[in-house]
Amino acid sequence: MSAMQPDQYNSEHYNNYEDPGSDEEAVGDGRPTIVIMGQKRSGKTSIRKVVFQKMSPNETVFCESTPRVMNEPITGSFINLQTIEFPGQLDAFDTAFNPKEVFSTCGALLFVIDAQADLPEALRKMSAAMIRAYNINKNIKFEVFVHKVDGLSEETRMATYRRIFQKVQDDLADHTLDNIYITYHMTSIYDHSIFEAFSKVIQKLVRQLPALIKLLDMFNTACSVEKSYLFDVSSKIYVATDSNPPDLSTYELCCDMIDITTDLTGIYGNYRIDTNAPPQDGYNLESQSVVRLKVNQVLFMKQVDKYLALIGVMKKEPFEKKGLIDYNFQIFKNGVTAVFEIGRLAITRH
Ligand SMILES: Nc1nc2c(ncn2[C@@H]2O[C@H](COP(=O)(O)OP(=O)(O)OP(=O)(O)O)[C@@H](O)[C@H]2O)c(=O)[nH]1
Repeated sequence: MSAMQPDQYNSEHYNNYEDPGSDEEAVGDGRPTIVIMGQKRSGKTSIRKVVFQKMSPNETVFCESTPRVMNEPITGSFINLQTIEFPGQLDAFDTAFNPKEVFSTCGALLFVIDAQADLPEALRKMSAAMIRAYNINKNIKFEVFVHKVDGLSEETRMATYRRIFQKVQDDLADHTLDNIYITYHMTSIYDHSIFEAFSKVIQKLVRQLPALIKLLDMFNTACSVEKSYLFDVSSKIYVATDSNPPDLSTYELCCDMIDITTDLTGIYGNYRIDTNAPPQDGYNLESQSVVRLKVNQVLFMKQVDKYLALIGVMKKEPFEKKGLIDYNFQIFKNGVTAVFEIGRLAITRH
């Protein structure tokens, strides 16, 4: 373990990075946009509600079919973007919806495919939509959620994925567009996969990602941390993780820790971290939680700002050097603040 140099995190190193809100992909009110498309009942509304509105997955069975285009900014969260959901029965390229404007300002096009339903019609529409969107804006990130995989065996999941991948590649090749890069995610609202997939979609829209990864790597090295994540606490989306290989079980542990902390805070604390209320007795911006695992590991969570928290996993022995960890964390926090220019928040709470 070692101490980091404060000037390692000088904002001058990172001033090439812009806030996502001032991204050139930003629209209207300045937020990057994710357009969500897919067949009727494929799960679009459920995904939005589970990830951004804390709806329990079981409650989504009562979601009514969406009758119109839903344009929703994400609030009470670090993530400053909006989602536009096109219900399955509507054609997003109908001139009435001004597709040129929608797709020229779209950061990511997210297509939800119900892996438990009939695929051919859904795939035909998806390829057609991707081609049309690409012709409007070549910078769109194309993301496919192969959704509702909870009901499928591992073998069926892989077979479904291969079928989807092959069909889309063939369709794109027919239009000599096989250079379009598409990312596929296996998702379900009944486990953490939906949060992980959404995290990866959002990370592609965060310009500061390389700087954040570097900050996390430096913090890990200085404190002997094995894996660390920068989480948007209210949505459980991780804005960045270090450059070590991703590990789903660690990510799930982190999500559980957020659930426990926010639940306890909601019940016993005066301060809810997803509101604009000033910090009070129960929970504040200096709050932290620590879980000592059965194995020789410690899981810790430290608040970076009103919305962001650092969660890390490390061995028990180096965790005893609290002074050094606190020192390095403060420098890390300053670095993140510099990257996002959120210093004002930190000042007002003193
Ligand atoms: N098994 C399973 N069911 C899901 C999942 N996600 C959504 N559902 C169910 O799928 C059904 C349809 O979900 P919606 O979110 O309403 O679908 P939608 O795509 O918004 O539908 P439209 O508004 O008609 O376009 C609901 O009963 C959900 O509970 C999932 O991951 N697994």
